[in-house]
Amino acid sequence: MLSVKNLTMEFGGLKAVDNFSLDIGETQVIGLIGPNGAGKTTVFNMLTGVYKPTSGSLEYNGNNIIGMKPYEITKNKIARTFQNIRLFSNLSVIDNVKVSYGYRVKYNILDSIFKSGRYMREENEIEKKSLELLKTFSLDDKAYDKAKNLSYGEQRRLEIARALAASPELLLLDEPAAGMNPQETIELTELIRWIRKEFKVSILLIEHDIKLIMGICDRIAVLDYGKKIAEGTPQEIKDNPKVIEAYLGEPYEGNEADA
Ligand SMILES: Nc1ncnc2c1ncn2[C@@H]1O[C@H](COP(=O)(O)OP(=O)(O)OP(=O)(O)O)[C@@H](O)[C@H]1O
Repeated sequence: MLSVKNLTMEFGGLKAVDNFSLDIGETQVIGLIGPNGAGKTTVFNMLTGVYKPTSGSLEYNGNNIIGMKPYEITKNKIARTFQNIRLFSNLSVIDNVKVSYGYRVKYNILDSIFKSGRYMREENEIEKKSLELLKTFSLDDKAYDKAKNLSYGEQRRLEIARALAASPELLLLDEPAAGMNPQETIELTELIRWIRKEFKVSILLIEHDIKLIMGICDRIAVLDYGKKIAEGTPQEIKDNPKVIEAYLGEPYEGNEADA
């Protein structure tokens, strides 16, 4: 589905990402981990058209996506969330989701100005679908509250719901557990498992919460100073001496099953 080859991003003299390669297949959950500043978010920014790579190739379902604008990438069914939540905080919860469905509407500007039958039908349909989606994220009772009035955990859930409204095949989650308490993190872990099953998406996940990553990923890629230093199953990663040295600090003793 996604094939990343020798991706490099230079800022001035700094190689933020250096010859990074990764393949993601259908409905896989892949973790991207590494110390602060290792280049993880820069990888996301290249995958989503925010940055144009200095070199390397990026193919999605066999098509080159380098040079595409972020909205074109979203139309190509890659959606993301951000490390720092980026909701429209003064819009209602449901409007945040409806904006994302907007990528797929068929009515044109005249339909919307004159509120044609087609416009009204599509609007009603989007409202219905948005409410259904919010229900699955237990946010339907807050649909008409302003997004900024949600709790932190709820805002993170809303960001994921909004990304899913764009109907992605590949979902990129940038530190979804950041700032969550342990209970919220457990619920998030379940939510990600459920999303994969229910929406049949592949997920690329940046996360510092090692327990979450180990418990949920099929494979994990480890970045250090922009270079991929390891890739493998959670078990392989936790036993890899390079990873232990660069990132984990000490061997991870947790049990995958209890994440
Ligand atoms: N737009 C930019 N201009 C210059 N340098 C940048 C830019 N974006 C990122 N960098 C640098 O690239 C390196 C990788 O940053 P990046 O944010 O991708 O790391 P990260 O692994 O996501 O870190 P964190 O875990 O802290 O979010 C850092 O040294 C960062 O300062």
